[in-house]
Amino acid sequence: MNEKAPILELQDVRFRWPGRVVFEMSVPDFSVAPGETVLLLGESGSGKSTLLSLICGTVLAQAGRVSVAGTALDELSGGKRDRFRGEHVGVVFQQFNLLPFGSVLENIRLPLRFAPERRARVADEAQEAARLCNALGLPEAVLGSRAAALSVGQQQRVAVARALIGQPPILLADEPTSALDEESQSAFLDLMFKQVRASGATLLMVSHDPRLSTRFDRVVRMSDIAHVERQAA
Ligand SMILES: Nc1ncnc2c1ncn2[C@@H]1O[C@H](COP(=O)(O)OP(=O)(O)OP(=O)(O)O)[C@@H](O)[C@H]1O
Repeated sequence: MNEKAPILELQDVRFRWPGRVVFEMSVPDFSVAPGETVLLLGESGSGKSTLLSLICGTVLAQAGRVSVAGTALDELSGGKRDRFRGEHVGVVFQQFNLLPFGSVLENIRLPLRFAPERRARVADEAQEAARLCNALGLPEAVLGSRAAALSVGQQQRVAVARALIGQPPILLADEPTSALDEESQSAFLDLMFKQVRASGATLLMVSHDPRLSTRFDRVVRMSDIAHVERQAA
């Protein structure tokens, strides 16, 4: 960790999913420095995606503090939190969350619609979408295709291009290479890291695959930062 103030910080956080099987997670102290690349490892069900949801502000902790770029998320209203996320965080969801009937170009441009500062960093949206496609190994010709018409591996690349457009300072990625074979996984990570390093973004990536560790500044295991309890409700 360097000396700069953390860009992501969780302190004394407690979060509980309600349901048939209650899942409760506590995170006493976890932070990420600006520009750091961190791999978050953990077995299935250990709460990795839940932790990313807390950092996104799509769910709120019942106790403790989640700060992103110096802002405590619980101090923002729901609408402000959504706009704040749009400006500061690019997210690659595990299920991609693409608009299936939208074109690839529409999908990649989508976050800019709700984030004026991010939009201001892009001179020409179509040109930047094409550049990202190229950089991520997608043929430019797919820009006009419906997202649902693409292969799963291609959709994953579109999801990453959408997260990167407008250079958000934070990139959260939930298993972004799960749909790729080992060879394309490696090439794809090379490209993603190149983009992240070029923009100076902070990357927090979730995986269950320890073989990816060497690429990151720091590797964190869920069991090192979080205590999890599961019980029948
Ligand atoms: N939307 C939800 N509603 C209720 N409970 C949920 C929800 N999402 C996750 N959970 C609970 O949280 C637990 C942890 O899930 P989470 O997806 O965070 O783990 P994970 O480490 O990301 O797993 P995986 O590697 O399989 O994606 C689940 O077992 C489930 O009980």
